[in-house]
Amino acid sequence: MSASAPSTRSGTTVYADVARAAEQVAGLPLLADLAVEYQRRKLRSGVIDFSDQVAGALTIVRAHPAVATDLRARYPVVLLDEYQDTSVVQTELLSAVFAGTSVMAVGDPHQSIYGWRGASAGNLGDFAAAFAPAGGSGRYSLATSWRNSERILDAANAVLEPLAPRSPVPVDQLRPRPVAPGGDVDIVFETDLDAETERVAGWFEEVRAGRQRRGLPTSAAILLRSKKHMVRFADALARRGIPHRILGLGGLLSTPEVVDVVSALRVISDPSAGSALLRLLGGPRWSIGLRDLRSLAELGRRLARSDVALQPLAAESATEENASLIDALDFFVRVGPDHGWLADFSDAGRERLRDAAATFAGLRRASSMPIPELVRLIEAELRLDIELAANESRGPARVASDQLRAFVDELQGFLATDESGSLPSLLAWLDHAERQDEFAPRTEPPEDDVVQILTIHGSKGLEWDAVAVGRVVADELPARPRDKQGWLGFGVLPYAFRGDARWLPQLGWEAHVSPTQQDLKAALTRFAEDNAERQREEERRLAYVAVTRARDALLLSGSPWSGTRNPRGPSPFLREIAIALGHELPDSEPGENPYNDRRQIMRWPLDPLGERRGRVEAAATLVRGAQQAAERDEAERDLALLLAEREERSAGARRAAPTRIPASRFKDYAADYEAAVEATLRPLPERPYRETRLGTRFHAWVEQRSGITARGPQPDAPLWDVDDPAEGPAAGEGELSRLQEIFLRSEWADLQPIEVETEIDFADDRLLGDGRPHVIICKLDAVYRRADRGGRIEIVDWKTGRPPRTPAERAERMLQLELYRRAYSIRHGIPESEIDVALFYVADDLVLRG
Ligand SMILES: Nc1ncnc2c1ncn2[C@@H]1O[C@H](COP(=O)(O)OP(=O)(O)OP(=O)(O)O)[C@@H](O)[C@H]1O
Repeated sequence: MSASAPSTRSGTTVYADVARAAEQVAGLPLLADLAVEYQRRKLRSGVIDFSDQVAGALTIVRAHPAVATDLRARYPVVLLDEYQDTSVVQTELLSAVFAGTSVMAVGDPHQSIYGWRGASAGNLGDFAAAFAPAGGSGRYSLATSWRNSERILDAANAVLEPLAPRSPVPVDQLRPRPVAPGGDVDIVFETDLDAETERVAGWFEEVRAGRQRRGLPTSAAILLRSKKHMVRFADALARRGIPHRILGLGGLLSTPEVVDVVSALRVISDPSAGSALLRLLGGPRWSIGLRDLRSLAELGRRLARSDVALQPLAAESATEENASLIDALDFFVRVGPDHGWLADFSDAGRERLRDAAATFAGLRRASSMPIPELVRLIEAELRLDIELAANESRGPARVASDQLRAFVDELQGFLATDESGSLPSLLAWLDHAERQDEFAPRTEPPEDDVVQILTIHGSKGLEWDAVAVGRVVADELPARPRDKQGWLGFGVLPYAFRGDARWLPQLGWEAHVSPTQQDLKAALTRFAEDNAERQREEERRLAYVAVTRARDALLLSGSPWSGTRNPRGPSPFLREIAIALGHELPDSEPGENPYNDRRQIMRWPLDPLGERRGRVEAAATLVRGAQQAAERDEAERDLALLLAEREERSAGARRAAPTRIPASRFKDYAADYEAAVEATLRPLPERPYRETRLGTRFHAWVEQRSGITARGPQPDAPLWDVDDPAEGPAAGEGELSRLQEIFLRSEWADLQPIEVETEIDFADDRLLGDGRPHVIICKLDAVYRRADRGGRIEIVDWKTGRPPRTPAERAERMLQLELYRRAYSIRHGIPESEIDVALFYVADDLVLRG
């Protein structure tokens, strides 16, 4: 294709639009050369990207018919799901292999939400031609919704209506299943984002309570068009103590504690990560003020102008470009506090910066640790664990630490697939994921009584009992069309070269279509409008996907003020649904921007306690009083142990068993001390995703059933500690319900525990005989007071793995329970002889008693 440049003859005025378009297209030859070079480089380095995989497979299948023959023999019947999301080249590959065999494609053109990256619902209309070229294909309609209650379907159909005439294949309106429940659809439009998130959290509280009264658990989700406000919704749930989880790295990476951890990782790994360092220095841990930060920057410049002996560098090699805040901070550990170059700092600032410098130096020494361990160390050093446990506005400790735990799970997922597992590769992946992750469908199953927070794109194919779709406001859902230029944007492949060209907007740029500049200008305007319309339709389909995720209860929420300069009115989708359901239309009159005033009273660095200061200080006074009253001996001993552990950690070396040992690991140290220490120093590759594990899900279910909240984790408990990492396969729904059935037949089914998932630690100097004091961490699954046994205490541990096979194994497992017995006895002053212990191997319906 060639586009001749507009005439530059004097006397001819080139329309601005036309000139701009020509300028963009003029870059294409250069970009084409770059693409060829990119291809060459990939070949030379022996790497391929995702599109190469599909294109390469197609090349192979076409060149070697035996490959297709083999695949057809192996898969005589094929089902292609989510067919509206396949790209043209994927369809070509699939039809090259399977055309003419038994193939069924299932898809819904109204759920096509990946058009912007080449997926094409148009494929649906061409299915028969691609897979049954000789004829003999049929079409079936799936118009009964077995998922949604009636009102929800009404809402879905209202959003869908304008799309129906333009569908590439005819689709019937969704019908409710026979005897479908009515269901609930609520619409709220609040004054601002804070009120909106509060209202959404309140709605979940009500829905959950209502269902609980009927004996039903509630799977739930908040779906958002973008990840921007996820944390605000999460915070509102936390304030009410509602368990929740942000799915996907994109959202997690904006959670404050995760940002802190990632900033620390950057500071450790990259000497130029000055802005990450600034965040941490200006944050609650060190609260360095502006003046001292300025002095730090000046110190960095001074160091850049000096050699290692702090003598001025020759003028030509002295460059301030390399000035680094991190080098400046390191200077604090190199020199004494009285060094002349530190004279500009305030006394308090100098002290805190020395502390920060020592902390980061320690972390850097520890940077060769496995990354999850390093994260744990950072969490302790920044005192995030304590903050999360103590900050009442984040909800109970357990809920508050959820996001950090979910983040560590994501890291484990990456580390399981990355060969090097190095810090720089992890950070590069995080940068990439932050941009990409928003759109990938999530694989986590819905969890009972947890509100998952995710993007609408991520919700594809999933369903929950209760769903709130947040931010249903103009310019958010639907998002404003991002790109009206189409292939006239810089670096975009002209549509004519794309496989899906015939379903994309056409630009009549050729001379025979648009002979005059006037014609071309009109064509450009039409093209821009077509591109915008295409995106608006996709937003509508996105809204449809969101609404149809709800089984029973649906809430649509919005508010005009969320920090933008101009208010945003209710989304057209919100209005259409309100009209269809006979709801009152939300009041679209925005009040005053409530965030205007708040902007003026910000001071930096922020008071980390903010509005909570009074309450926290009062609580601190109470704690201090209680500490003084407590037995001095004990307090001091615990403190000494913790300090000893901290010292060891910062020395970066651990030759002996750690001070704190989980009861479940105690047997390893008792059996082979050296080997267990060695294993701590060189941990094996990590276990797979935590949340999908059967054991975790079963424990959560039992806990939820008991109706009492767990007392863990303690502030300093490791976030991802599991009782028995080698235990349990990945969770399938079937396996989980089998375990639940067995539990419901067990002697504990009808008993009410007095404690669940509780952590008790006790200290002992002689347990391991290594001459060192140890704290044993005991995580008790459940404690009962057995009325049927004369009121004796019984501690039970639920096991989802296999039971012990040999007497030695049995003794090992019982040792853990002996430690629990001891812990409980010390904590509650009940003699050990009055406490029973039991292991329940649920899958085998086997009870072992100690
Ligand atoms: N014939 C049926 N009888 C009862 N329940 C059914 C039936 N078919 C499907 N369901 C239930 O209806 C719900 C939706 O089914 P499914 O997820 O297969 O739909 P889908 O068409 O893939 O949905 P979507 O594409 O919107 O994600 C599920 O809970 C499923 O168990």
